[in-house]
Amino acid sequence: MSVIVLAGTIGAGKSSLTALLANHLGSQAFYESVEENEVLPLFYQDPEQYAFLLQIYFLNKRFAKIKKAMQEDNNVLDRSIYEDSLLFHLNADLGRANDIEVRVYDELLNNMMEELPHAAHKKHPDLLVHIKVSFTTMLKRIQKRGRPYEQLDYDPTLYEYYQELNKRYDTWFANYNHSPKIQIDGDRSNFVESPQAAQEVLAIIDKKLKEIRH
Ligand SMILES: Nc1ncnc2c1ncn2[C@@H]1O[C@H](COP(=O)(O)OP(=O)(O)OP(=O)(O)O)[C@@H](O)[C@H]1O
Ligand SMILES: Nc1nc(=O)c2ncn([C@H]3C[C@H](O)[C@@H](CO)O3)c2[nH]1
Repeated sequence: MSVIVLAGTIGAGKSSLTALLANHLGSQAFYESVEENEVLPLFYQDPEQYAFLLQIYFLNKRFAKIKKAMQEDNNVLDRSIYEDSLLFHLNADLGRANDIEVRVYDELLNNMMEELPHAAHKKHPDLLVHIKVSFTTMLKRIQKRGRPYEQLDYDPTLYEYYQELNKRYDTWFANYNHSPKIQIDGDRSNFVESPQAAQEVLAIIDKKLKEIRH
């Protein structure tokens, strides 16, 4: 019985692999709050105004899902809480959050993380699966999925935002040490359209889970 968390940049394939993996393991999938997220479109319209509010929104939703997923102890989570901080600090570095907002957010996140062992059975997931994609693939997938406010023709400055985010993910994954981790090549493996690729990815994850349990 394990809690597995999917990580990766925007459009990397986290939701797709979450569904596949939860189905394979017979466990429950916990998706990121996107469709019902009333702040997300506002953020893309006016990031300076809404970066902080969006972050609080995600933190609140994510924490509620983690508590539930970790209590049940056999679940798959679409995106980790550790990536929220990466996204927020990128926005702060772009001048979309001031120093006070950064301090309040960092302290709130730390405070909430300290509560996890009480609120749930464990503090960290059993395995983090990072889907690594190149910047070119990231752009293609964002276009393929087609959320209007994420498109480059909606806001051309998103090009630099996505490029920097994709770059920061490499360092983030290299430094991640809260649990065992594994990387999937999302450029080469089309686990969405190819059943064979899906089986291969699932076999890699199964093997890693076996390793962890022994
Ligand atoms: N390995 C893949 N091969 C081909 N297409 C893929 C692959 N992974 C995802 N896709 C497609 O790319 C798009 C984005 O995938 P998905 O929604 O799973 O990404 P995500 O990481 O959950 O994104 P976000 O963080 O923005 O919610 C979808 O249209 C999906 O079908
Ligand atoms: N700014 C910001 N901070 C977050 O913690 C965060 N988490 C997700 N997202 C955005 C990325 C996709 O558009 C969409 C779906 O992942 O939501 C975030 N944006």
